[in-house]
Amino acid sequence: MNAIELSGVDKRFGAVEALRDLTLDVRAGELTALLGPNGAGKTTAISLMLGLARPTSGKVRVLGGDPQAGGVRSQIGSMPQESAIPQALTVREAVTLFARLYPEPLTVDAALDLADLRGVAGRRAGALSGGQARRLAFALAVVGDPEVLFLDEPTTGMDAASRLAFWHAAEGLKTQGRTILLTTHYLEEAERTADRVVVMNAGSVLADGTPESLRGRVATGRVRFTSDLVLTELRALPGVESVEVNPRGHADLRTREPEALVRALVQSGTPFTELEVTRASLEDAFLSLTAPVARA
Ligand SMILES: Nc1ncnc2c1ncn2[C@@H]1O[C@H](COP(=O)(O)OP(=O)(O)OP(=O)(O)O)[C@@H](O)[C@H]1O
Repeated sequence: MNAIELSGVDKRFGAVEALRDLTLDVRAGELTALLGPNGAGKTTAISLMLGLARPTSGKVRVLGGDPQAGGVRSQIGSMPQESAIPQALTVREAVTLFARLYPEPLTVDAALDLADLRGVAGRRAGALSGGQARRLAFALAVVGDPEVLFLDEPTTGMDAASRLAFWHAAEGLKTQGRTILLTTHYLEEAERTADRVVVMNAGSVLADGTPESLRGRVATGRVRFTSDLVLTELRALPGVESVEVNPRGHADLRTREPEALVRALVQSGTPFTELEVTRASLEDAFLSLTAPVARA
């Protein structure tokens, strides 16, 4: 079942075409990461899903309805990139205020705990550190106990411990069956947490799949070692896509089959040293997917 459906969506701002024929489904109960370079259209797409703006053309459905309808809005929580929290309110007052906007909210203490904010509940929003302010934005997003949660670059400004606590909380919400749509520029976070990754560029979807399947679309491994093998011998190893070799015999090979390559190397009996095998990351896949279009 899909929690969110965008079909054939265009969004123009004057001469700027922020979204072009964007078709995108977000499955219920999954954590989907929406990735893309700056200006790809991620925030614009989310603002349509939140009902904050209307598409120029095309259809946007959230939980089967119009995101601007009250019944749908009460089931949505959002952590925007920049939230306009009244600076004079304390953390507890802000969370209490947001809880009143929802029909069946969590208790204020439960939301403070999820965002690890108990220790600063009495502090004014204006006096929070950058990372604490992000955590307050998270508490405001979850206090309504929403079915669908939008997290726009949630961990920007958080320190390592806050990030860890944040992902623990987000995974807990997913385990409860919530749908989470996330944008991030930290690709290792998406790789670790997302069930599905959607890569956008220039207003449309460029690639869509599990982190594993996207990694599989680029040469999936790098094998480095030092030996007496010459270029033609290195190229003949299994699955080799590119070879760089320096005068001291240190070879750097990209291959789709790193295991088969290492096996063949060992079986050949050629002495080698300094063996190093690394897998392509989601970041490698992302850069390879977005680079040609970004340069166009
Ligand atoms: N209100 C607006 N008026 C004019 N242009 C806009 C407006 N909002 C967004 N745009 C343009 O639409 C395009 C998509 O912007 P958007 O903010 O959705 O990208 P993004 O993928 O979220 O980028 P980032 O990673 O930098 O947050 C950009 O070219 C941006 O300048």
